[in-house]
Amino acid sequence: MKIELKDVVKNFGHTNVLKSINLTFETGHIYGLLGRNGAGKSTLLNLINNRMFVSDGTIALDGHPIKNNEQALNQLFMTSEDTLYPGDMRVKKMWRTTQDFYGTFDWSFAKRLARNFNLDPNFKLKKLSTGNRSIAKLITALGAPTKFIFLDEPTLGMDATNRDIFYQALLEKFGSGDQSLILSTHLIQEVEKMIDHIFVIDHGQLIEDQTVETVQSHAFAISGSETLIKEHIASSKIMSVEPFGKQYKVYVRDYNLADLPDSLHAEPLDLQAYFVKLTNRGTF
Ligand SMILES: Nc1ncnc2c1ncn2[C@@H]1O[C@H](COP(=O)(O)OP(=O)(O)OP(=O)(O)O)[C@@H](O)[C@H]1O
Repeated sequence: MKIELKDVVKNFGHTNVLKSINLTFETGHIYGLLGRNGAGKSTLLNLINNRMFVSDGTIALDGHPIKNNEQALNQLFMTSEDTLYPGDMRVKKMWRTTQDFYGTFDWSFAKRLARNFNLDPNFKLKKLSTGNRSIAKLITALGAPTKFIFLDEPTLGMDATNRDIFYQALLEKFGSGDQSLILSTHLIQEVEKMIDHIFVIDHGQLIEDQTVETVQSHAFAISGSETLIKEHIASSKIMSVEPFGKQYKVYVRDYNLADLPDSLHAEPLDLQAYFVKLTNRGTF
């Protein structure tokens, strides 16, 4: 099963927020949707989940447009900071409502997770702390039977221990099988080992669509003299430049390490460093 976005544009009045986005989500993956504040990530997720409508372009599940398509929407579950549930609703009622809407719900997984998080499902949402409300919504999402689960900044207010429990639960749920998780987060270091593919949105444009493995094996900090760097590193591969003592350090992407001359030194970049350099370009 796959979700395909073709030339998706979103404008709010005269402001263009998403510019011709083309991407595909397939089942069986954990995707990271990354981007700086205001880049357009939530807007993209809201469009896919029928919470907003595109200004142009199409979003389809296995070729069938998603807009107001109940069958397609039954395969998508999204949770975000916006609470669509009333404050008076108890956590277990939220699970029951999910079951009523989607047909089934993984009660045993949800109950086990609630115990791990020390969350009482009898509590009303409005009585929960910010972190525990995030946890309640997450458990609801992870219990949903849909093929695609979208989590927009899911760890809001959650402490480090609870985030750890959450990441373990994600691995258990999505480590195998044919569900897909689309995780929009700023905590890149924490999810780096979990996600297998990244999409990076920058100022409303998709600027990266790669497996994490490909990104990591082709992103480096290369240091050496300005002359040697200019001679050996194509400017199209350079994301950012920093003076480094009397030398220069350039951050490169899509670089084949076999092309590196002995006179230059390369260190691999982790995903967060890569993201920061990619979205905060320097000049050379
Ligand atoms: N309903 C709306 N009306 C007008 N502008 C909006 C609306 N929703 C979002 N925007 C604008 O669209 C842009 C993208 O916002 P969006 O929330 O999608 O970014 P984001 O990548 O999720 O950011 P963050 O990481 O800070 O949550 C922002 O400039 C925002 O102000």
